[in-house]
Amino acid sequence: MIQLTYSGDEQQILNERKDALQQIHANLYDKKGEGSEFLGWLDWPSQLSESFLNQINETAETIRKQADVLVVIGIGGSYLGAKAVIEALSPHFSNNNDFEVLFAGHQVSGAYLKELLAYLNDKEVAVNVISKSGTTTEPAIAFRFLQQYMEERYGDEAASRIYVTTDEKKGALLEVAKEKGYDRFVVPDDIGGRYSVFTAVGLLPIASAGFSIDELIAGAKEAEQAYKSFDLEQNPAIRYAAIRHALYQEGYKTEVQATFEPKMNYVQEWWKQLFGESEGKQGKGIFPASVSYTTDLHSLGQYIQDGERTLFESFIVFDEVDKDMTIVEKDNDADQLNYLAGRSLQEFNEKAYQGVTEAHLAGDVPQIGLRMKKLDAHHIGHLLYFYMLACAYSGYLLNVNPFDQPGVEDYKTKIFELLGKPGYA
Ligand SMILES: O=P(O)(O)OC[C@H]1O[C@](O)(CO)[C@@H](O)[C@@H]1O
Repeated sequence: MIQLTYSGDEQQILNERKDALQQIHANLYDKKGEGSEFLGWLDWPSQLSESFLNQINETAETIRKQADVLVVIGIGGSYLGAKAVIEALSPHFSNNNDFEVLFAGHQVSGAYLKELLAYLNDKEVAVNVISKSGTTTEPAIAFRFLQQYMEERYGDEAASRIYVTTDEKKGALLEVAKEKGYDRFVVPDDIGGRYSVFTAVGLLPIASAGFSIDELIAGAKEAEQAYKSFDLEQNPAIRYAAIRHALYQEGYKTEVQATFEPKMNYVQEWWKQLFGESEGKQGKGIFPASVSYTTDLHSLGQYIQDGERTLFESFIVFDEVDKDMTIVEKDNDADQLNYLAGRSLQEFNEKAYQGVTEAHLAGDVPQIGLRMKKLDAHHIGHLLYFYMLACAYSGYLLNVNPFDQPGVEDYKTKIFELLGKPGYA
């Protein structure tokens, strides 16, 4: 369960929005309202069958047997969920012989691809190419290179090392997969990219990395059940959405999500896409930004404390850490740290959290806290579902459709025109 704290008058915020929130709640669970054709994620964790999870786990096992490296090709929602969970659960420093999940197709850097292909040369490789539409340019370009690499290296065997996750019925990637006979996984029609982490999009790479998708889904399911009811005081997903909305209306237009745990940095990136693509439309929306503390206290900290007053902060903190260190006493206190002797680094970060929130609040940066027990697969599953649900409430409070992304097409059209793609004058 997530414990939410807020520095302002939460009761008033909830009272003022009670009717609107109740309507959103009814629309969501009756699957009505704008964008309701993309609500498949809402009860997805509890609908997931054991046989589907087994299928993913078995494929992941095959991949781990046939390869040392899985290259996951995708962009936006087709890579951020997997990247977020894998980074959150992986050790900071891997052993040379650990199975690796690497990513491609999330930009178009020649240096990145060239160095990736060179890196793969002395390793056994499998590829999972992920695109819901099956037509996104960046991953399609990366796959063209990776496919050629795999075919040159493995010949006919390449087909058994390439896994495709895409729409069931349409898209260029589907046609390629059918033609080559690649193993296929489906992105459900009613689940958009940024809400897809609990589908094969996220689960196959996460299971291949060696993490328990059963625990991840158990956490998501727990959140699905816990945050279903319209009990305003007890529902942190609704409360978080309501507080953000109130702050936005007061002129706080940027949310800075903060964490003291560097393993959470890609959860922050995932969160930015989720909220940015869901809310940023029709001239509206909170800009989602992120900081990693205490690192960024020494860079962006000055601005947050003292710059333009349009920011609010939301922290993700954990009660427990699985690895910690205690600062030792030294006879010679030359570095003047003996006052910290006997204290753990987790204790330091707890005090840092308290100190930073007090200082920033005094600098007129409203503070939201989201506290969880610990960082593991179960709690990450819970947290990601929490954010997806909160995002739906938040988008509807702004009167936008939280499930489309019409604005993303504009840059694509411009690029296609410049590159002379057929059909683009
Ligand atoms: O899975 P696809 O269709 O390749 O899309 C990737 C990403 O691109 C976007 O459509 C934006 O262009 C995101 O919404 C999506 O997550």
